[in-house]
Amino acid sequence: MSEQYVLETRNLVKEFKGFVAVDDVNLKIRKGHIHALIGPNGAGKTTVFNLLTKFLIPTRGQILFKGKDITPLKSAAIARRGIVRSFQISAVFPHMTALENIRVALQTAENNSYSFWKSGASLNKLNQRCMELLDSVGLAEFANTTTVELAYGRKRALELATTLAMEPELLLLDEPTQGMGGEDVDSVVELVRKAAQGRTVLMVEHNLSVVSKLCDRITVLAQGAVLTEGEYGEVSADPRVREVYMGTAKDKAPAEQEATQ
Ligand SMILES: Nc1ncnc2c1ncn2[C@@H]1O[C@H](COP(=O)(O)OP(=O)(O)OP(=O)(O)O)[C@@H](O)[C@H]1O
Repeated sequence: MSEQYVLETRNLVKEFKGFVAVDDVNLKIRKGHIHALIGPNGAGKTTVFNLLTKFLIPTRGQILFKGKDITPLKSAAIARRGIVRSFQISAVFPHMTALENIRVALQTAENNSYSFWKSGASLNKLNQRCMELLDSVGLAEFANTTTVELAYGRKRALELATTLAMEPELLLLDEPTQGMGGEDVDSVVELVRKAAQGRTVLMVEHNLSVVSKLCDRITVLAQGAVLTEGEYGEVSADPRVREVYMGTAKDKAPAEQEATQ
């Protein structure tokens, strides 16, 4: 096992009543990389994410984090080890302010009750860290805004900040630009780039322009199995990749997406 891989899966399989949703998947995610998992609808991307975070139990195979077998661990233990997932699953409370949401996330990360922060000095420290996290996602001026009043893109930035409060070593991003248009997509690209500093990111993303801008390495899934892996240029030029993307509305083939951007 090489130290250069933060995460590896070995012959990972997930079957649902005999239907093979994830078929012998071997992933190798290099430390410090932004790695994309792409593929047409139903390829198995979400199922792989659910296996990695143990929302689902693998039928067979192994998951290794920094060389250690984490296959038997439960979700909470995996998060404590440093694998944290954001987006798609809303991690924010709509009727709290942005700052309060971050505070809850920090307290959860500390696995502690309010008592930990009870003294004046530690409360100040907590508030300072909240503001740093808000600032890191461009939300400092919205600290006292109720979350429900934030625009969609800002809610997602807040979600990312609550995830960063957990200090992930491996950040799993589930379709970070889903449901967004032009400007919001550009700001998410910048946010992810910033959030990726000093850590490793694995992301499922349908927008291939985003993938081309952000990702060091791409794994293409089709029908549950790895079709190919490589840098964006190699993968997007692969006729097999173009073929699996054909005929799906949501996932235009890489060349088509480029042409429309
Ligand atoms: N709980 C389940 N029970 C039965 N089949 C499932 C279950 N979850 C997923 N599947 C099937 O597994 C396959 C892979 O689904 P998955 O959601 O992982 O694909 P995906 O690549 O994330 O697709 P999308 O891009 O549309 O989100 C699909 O055929 C899906 O119907």
